[in-house]
Amino acid sequence: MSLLVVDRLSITVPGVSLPLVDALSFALDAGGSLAIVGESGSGKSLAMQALLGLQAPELRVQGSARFNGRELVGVGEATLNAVRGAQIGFVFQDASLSLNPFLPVGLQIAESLQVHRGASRAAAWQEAQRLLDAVRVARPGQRLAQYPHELSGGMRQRVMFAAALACRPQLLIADEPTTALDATVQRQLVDLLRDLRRDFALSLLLITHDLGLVGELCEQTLVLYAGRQMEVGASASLLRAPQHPYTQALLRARPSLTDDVDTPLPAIPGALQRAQLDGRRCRFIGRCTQAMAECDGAEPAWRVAERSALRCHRHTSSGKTTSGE
Ligand SMILES: Nc1ncnc2c1ncn2[C@@H]1O[C@H](COP(=O)(O)OP(=O)(O)OP(=O)(O)O)[C@@H](O)[C@H]1O
Repeated sequence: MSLLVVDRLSITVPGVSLPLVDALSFALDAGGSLAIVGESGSGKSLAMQALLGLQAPELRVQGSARFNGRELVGVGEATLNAVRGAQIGFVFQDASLSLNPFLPVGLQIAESLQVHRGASRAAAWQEAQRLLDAVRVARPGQRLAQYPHELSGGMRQRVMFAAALACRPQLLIADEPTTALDATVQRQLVDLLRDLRRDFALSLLLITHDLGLVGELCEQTLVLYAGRQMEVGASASLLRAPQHPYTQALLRARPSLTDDVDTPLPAIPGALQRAQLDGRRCRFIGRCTQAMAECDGAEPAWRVAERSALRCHRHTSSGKTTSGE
């Protein structure tokens, strides 16, 4: 059964015709996991913020996102507050921006238990200690009273996980949860996240530009380019045999573990031209090594093909058009 159904979610700046996120659609089953990948600026974070009603106030959000059948788009703060933090937990890239520097971390974990579950201060404090233990923070009893600046970056991120999971949410949204950390700590957090999914029976929506994480943590992957979904499929298949030229380019641009530290990070050649987002051609046309004449005539329709669903003229004959875009 679908836990989250996102249908034509679009985010625009009033007065600007090109949406920042353009008709994003996907479904996530209870217990399932989906990674949203794409280059910087593709709209990954904006889309997740909009699901939680946390987008900047000047942005306009349209479409639908139903969580357990309950609409999240265009609803009031009371509805969002009942879901956010309680049924959907979230962790962002930089814990130092999310944690309050003036409050001990124990209070920050306990807070949502008091607000959402009506737990007493003492019970919430005890549960906070159990949660810190669950996210493998050593000496959790002592850590509770510490302030964020007294903890390492990796430890702060674990505190964020503990706070996000306090109310036993069904869904965790994690936006680049390991990006700001060094490789060893990243590895530990990826292992932790995998174990937390199992132990807390979590569905996971992971935003990342790190394709290495995708295969490890998510069964499904959605590829976003300039606000538009280009390909969706099983992660294993997408990583092994990507169909869309953009997914292929993303995979080629993956840094290798054997690269020397001085090797410049690989990138997809070319840059997005805003003029190519007019809906009359494929958005990836200016950077695609496989572009054909048709690609300049119309934006490809969303098609369900053999290995994945995608938006590419090269695959127009191999699948069937769907309205699921
Ligand atoms: N309030 C805003 N007003 C106008 N444009 C915005 C606003 N917020 C974000 N954008 C633009 O929307 C686009 C998508 O931003 P978003 O942060 O979702 O990208 P992203 O894919 O998460 O990239 P990154 O990995 O760098 O965070 C960017 O071009 C960004 O500049």
